[in-house]
Amino acid sequence: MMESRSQVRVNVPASTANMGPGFDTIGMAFQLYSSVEIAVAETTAIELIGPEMQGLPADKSNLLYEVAAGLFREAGQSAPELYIRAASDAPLTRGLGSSAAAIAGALVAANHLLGEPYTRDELFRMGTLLEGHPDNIGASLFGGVVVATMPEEKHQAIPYVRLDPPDELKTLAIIPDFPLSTEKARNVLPQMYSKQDVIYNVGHSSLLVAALAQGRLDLLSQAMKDRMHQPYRAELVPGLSEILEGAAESGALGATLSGAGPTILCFYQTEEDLHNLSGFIESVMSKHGVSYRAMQLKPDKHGAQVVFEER
Ligand SMILES: Nc1ncnc2c1ncn2[C@@H]1O[C@H](COP(=O)(O)OP(=O)(O)OP(=O)(O)O)[C@@H](O)[C@H]1O
Ligand SMILES: N[C@@H](CCO)C(=O)O
Repeated sequence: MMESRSQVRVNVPASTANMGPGFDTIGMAFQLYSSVEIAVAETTAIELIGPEMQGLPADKSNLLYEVAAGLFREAGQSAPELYIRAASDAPLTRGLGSSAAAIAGALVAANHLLGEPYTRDELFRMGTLLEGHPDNIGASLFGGVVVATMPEEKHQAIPYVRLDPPDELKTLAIIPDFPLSTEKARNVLPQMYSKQDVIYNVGHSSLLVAALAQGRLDLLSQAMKDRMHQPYRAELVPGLSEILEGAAESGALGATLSGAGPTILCFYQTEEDLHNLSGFIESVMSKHGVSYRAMQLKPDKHGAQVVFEER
């Protein structure tokens, strides 16, 4: 059995990325969690709990092991044998940042076992290099809304600003019953964009950040419009175009594809809006024959948290 030199458990929030125009730049964390428990052991063993984790490898090719062992090596130690136990309330490959949550959780847990040699900002840089973009990783590590971009050089810190999301912002997540890998959803994007589309997205993304910072929920519907990825990803997500076009009329403050999809988010304020939106979503999705589940989500403001440790 495992040698219990030390162990730690970390809870990590799921997240959305882009929020429309802020492609690879804006992330927001939700009160929907995955957990990872890691202990140094004599032999590596990986326990994956619950239906969301089915099909993931339970050996050293598991993302959690690779990331945690990588941090040990980065800290100058040999790759350890690890006992890992992982569970997730958030679905995988649905656009709710599961890979970023896994990376963030493994980094925070391994860093804790190592005696905290790295700051959260340093873990953010490492996680971003692993994930390729900082949006979901930032939200999972810090909670709230994180606006970030890639640094010029790999060794540089990730430039970011964290905002508290407006308290009144509620989210209806429509999670289709099919997976869509980020890789597939990135492959449909064009290599080049027109000047008009670039100006359009810079304007909307800037407006969105300012609106979130000042709690201007009245601006979200306009500010969340995008020409960079959603129009191209619509072919992969039945119903997306209609929901983006019609959600505001049914009470949404704004609507967006979550990350690389296929989850679609509608932001709202009142129970009446939720009721109207739910009916609208059901009519669109049933027209397309897409089965889905709907979840009401609240923003997480804390990010990845160590919830248990034993030394
Ligand atoms: N807890 C976990 N343990 C190991 N691997 C995981 C875990 N969570 C996610 N992954 C890996 O990440 C993959 C999903 O990543 P992907 O980027 O395609 O989707 P996502 O992160 O859920 O969505 P998005 O990036 O669009 O928000 C899974 O197929 C799996 O390989
Ligand atoms: N910003 C990323 C999020 C998915 O990891 C994308 O939309 O492709």
